[in-house]
Amino acid sequence: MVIELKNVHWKRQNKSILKNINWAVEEGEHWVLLGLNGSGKTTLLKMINGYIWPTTGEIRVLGKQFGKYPLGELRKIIGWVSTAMQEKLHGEEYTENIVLSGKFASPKLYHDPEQEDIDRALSLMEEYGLSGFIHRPYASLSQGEKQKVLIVRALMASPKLLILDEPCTGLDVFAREQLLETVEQLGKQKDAPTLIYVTHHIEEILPVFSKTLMLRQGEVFKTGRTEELVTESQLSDFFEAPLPKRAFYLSQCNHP
Ligand SMILES: Nc1ncnc2c1ncn2[C@@H]1O[C@H](COP(=O)(O)OP(=O)(O)OP(=O)(O)O)[C@@H](O)[C@H]1O
Repeated sequence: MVIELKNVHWKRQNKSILKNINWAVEEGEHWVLLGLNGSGKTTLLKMINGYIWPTTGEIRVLGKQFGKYPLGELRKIIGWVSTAMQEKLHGEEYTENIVLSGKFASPKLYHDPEQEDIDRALSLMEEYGLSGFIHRPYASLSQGEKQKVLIVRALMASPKLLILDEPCTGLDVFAREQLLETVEQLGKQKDAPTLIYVTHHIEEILPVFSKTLMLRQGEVFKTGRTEELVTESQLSDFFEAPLPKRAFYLSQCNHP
């Protein structure tokens, strides 16, 4: 089991932010975490990464029960890619150094890397079409290119679980398609980490995400197979509004 949450609640200021969350992610699955703004997605991710603890309930990630295993060790095998991370990195660093820094979970390279790490970074950059950015300062890349670098950077640590937290935010339609292609390429690989793709855009749900968790107002609305949940009627129930035809059409392009 990669993620196991049992009856998880999280309360702040007398308000229940997460309510009775039950979620099981098995090895070999890739999931979408779908929810509107304020539904509790970030709170759930923070919990999975051990930055906050359930008020009640149990949580195990990668087989480790929280409270019985050093969180620092656990975080080393969990990748978390978000646009917020871009601000923490040193933009003047060369792109290949940003990728290399992923091995050490640091915002820049603080010491000389081993040759095998350099080789791995360059080979990952080549595999994901980033070789053209070698010796380019990270800050000079476009938003979409930066996001792609962040995904490859996360792979440097060989994570077992990789969270892609709204990675297409701020991307134009072409950059978004390119980034989604990268995600699809990664998800299809045999030794890929378990992917959790967080979004509120249904048209970003790629075929590689066979499972979906729908989170609404801090509660699990439904979990299950994506093809059964990403339907017009389920989505309208979930959003409590008829789905705009265009959004549904686009989502069906991925799940014909
Ligand atoms: N520390 C806190 N104290 C009080 N309320 C909080 C706290 N953290 C989050 N919340 C509230 O919990 C709700 C869920 O927030 P969260 O950031 O998890 O939502 P989200 O689904 O990630 O939203 P978005 O898509 O907009 O990022 C929000 O109403 C938020 O204001």
